[in-house]
Amino acid sequence: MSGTWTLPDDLTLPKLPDDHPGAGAPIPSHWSKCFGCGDDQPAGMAMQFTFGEGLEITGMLDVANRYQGGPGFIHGGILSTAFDEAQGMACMVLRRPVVTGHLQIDFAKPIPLGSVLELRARIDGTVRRKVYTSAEARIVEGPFADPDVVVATSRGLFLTVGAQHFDRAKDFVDGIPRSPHGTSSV
Ligand SMILES: CCCCC/C=C\C/C=C\C/C=C\C/C=C\CCCC(=O)SCCNC(=O)CCNC(=O)[C@H](O)C(C)(C)COP(=O)(O)OP(=O)(O)OC[C@H]1O[C@@H](n2cnc3c(N)ncnc32)[C@H](O)[C@@H]1OP(=O)(O)O
Repeated sequence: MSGTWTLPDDLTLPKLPDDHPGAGAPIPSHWSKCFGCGDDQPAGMAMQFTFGEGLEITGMLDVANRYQGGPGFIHGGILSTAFDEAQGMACMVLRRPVVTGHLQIDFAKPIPLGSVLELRARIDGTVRRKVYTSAEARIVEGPFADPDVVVATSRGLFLTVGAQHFDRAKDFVDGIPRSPHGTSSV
């Protein structure tokens, strides 16, 4: 990582829940309409997640043609979304909703379309409502596949929130059909 990121001294590590299903168990989508992981989101990324050892989780992303930025390569915003989703999913063990407060990505290597990306993400520790997370991505299938090469890294601060955080937008989950830009219901 080349970015600046300092973990606080008073971090505590959360305890795994007693009923944690163990490494390899699938992690359900946190919301069916989520762009990152929802199965009721046709335009979404359909990322799949499994629990790992301890506080780590693994996410998989197929780099589809529609995720293109520069010719033949993934768009940086899509990769950022994948990290956001993976690091958010790593917070699942807290059993409380979280939202992203801050996310920073290092794009270390170009990632071609057709890659299968593996993202490993974890909680590094918590301070009050703040959840410090990190993740790395590797290409595990596709033209540039090499499981020993980290192609991008991410650090992120998530905040636990109450259900009321989402209540304000609950009427908009299917968009606003009369959006002046005609896009919000898609
Ligand atoms: C997508 C929704 C997920 C819904 C899930 C529901 C249940 C599922 C359960 C678990 C989740 C599982 C998976 C999630 C998967 C994917 C996640 C995608 C997540 C997203 O994609 S989500 C969209 C983008 N996200 C937002 O839309 C947030 C907009 N934003 C706000 O809503 C507020 O901004 C908020 C709530 C972040 C904070 O507001 P607030 O009023 O609650 O807290 P406050 O400001 O008092 O800060 C308290 C302490 O955090 C420090 N702090 C705050 N922000 C900081 C920053 N940026 N940098 C450094 N420190 C920061 C302060 O310095 C203070 O620190 P200290 O305690 O030391 O004083």
